[in-house]
Amino acid sequence: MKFKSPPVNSLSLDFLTEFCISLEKLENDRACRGVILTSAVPKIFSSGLDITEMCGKSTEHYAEFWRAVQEMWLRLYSSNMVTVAAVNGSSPAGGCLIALTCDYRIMAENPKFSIGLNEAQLGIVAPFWFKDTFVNVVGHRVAERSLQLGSLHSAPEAHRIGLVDELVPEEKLKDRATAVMQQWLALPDHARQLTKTMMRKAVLDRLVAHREEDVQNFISFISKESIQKSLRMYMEMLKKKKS
Ligand SMILES: CCCC/C=C\CC(=O)SCCNC(=O)CCNC(=O)[C@H](O)C(C)(C)COP(=O)(O)OP(=O)(O)OC[C@H]1O[C@@H](n2cnc3c(N)ncnc32)[C@H](O)[C@@H]1OP(=O)(O)O
Repeated sequence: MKFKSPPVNSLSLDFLTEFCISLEKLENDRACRGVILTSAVPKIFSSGLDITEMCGKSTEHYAEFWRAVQEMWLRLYSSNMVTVAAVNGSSPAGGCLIALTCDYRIMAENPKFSIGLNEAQLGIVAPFWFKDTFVNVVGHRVAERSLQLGSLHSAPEAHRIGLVDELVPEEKLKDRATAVMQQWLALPDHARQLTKTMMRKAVLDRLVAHREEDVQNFISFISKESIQKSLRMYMEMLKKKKS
């Protein structure tokens, strides 16, 4: 599956809705046992949640948007398919979450590409299920330091801390992702799927049990004037950086 929403594959409500529909179709297709996620936009895997969806909108919009973010994560994290992220560009915040949610991550070894949960840099806080997913990949200590600092890690650093499983030259990313997929698909589906469920169930159950509370937390947090101001300033900073 190739993300193609220029300029930066930001995760808008439309993007998330289409992503979930595509995943559901693949999940229901018995002939499909695995999916490789990558980007058709040069140098960017995904720039994370679309900040404009979280700025100056109604409470109803925030609720709908956040449910779509939850739905994307629940579907991908619990997928019966083998999921491989072929990270061919930068991948901050929500983009990093997508990669973390897959079974295996391969990143192009370009030191200019960065990945991480940088929410703290925007003055916002990654919710518990982002944190849980991160901890499950890199361990508690690395996740705590990286989350508190809102670190964006260069590709080599992301590999060193275990955020990505391997680095390959960009031109070899597709072939390597295909080889990894073949390796994972060589196992009997039922054994792999049950093992995946066993490893991920507690974290998935936690969001399912607190889903509505999590939506309300998001709305009350994002609606604060101080948070809205931080997000507006961040967007301005992105625009200024260009000129
Ligand atoms: C309680 C809340 C919990 C929330 C949990 C998760 C939060 C998130 O995911 S928030 C999103 C965090 N994302 C980022 O911090 C990344 C921001 N973007 C960048 O750093 C750069 O844009 C990037 C490195 C991805 C690409 O750099 P460039 O190739 O140089 O592109 P530009 O910076 O010029 O961007 C082009 C264009 O896109 C707009 N943009 C970028 N990112 C986003 C985004 N996440 N949402 C909305 N819009 C985004 C950027 O402003 C530019 O717009 P124009 O100036 O109008 O062209």
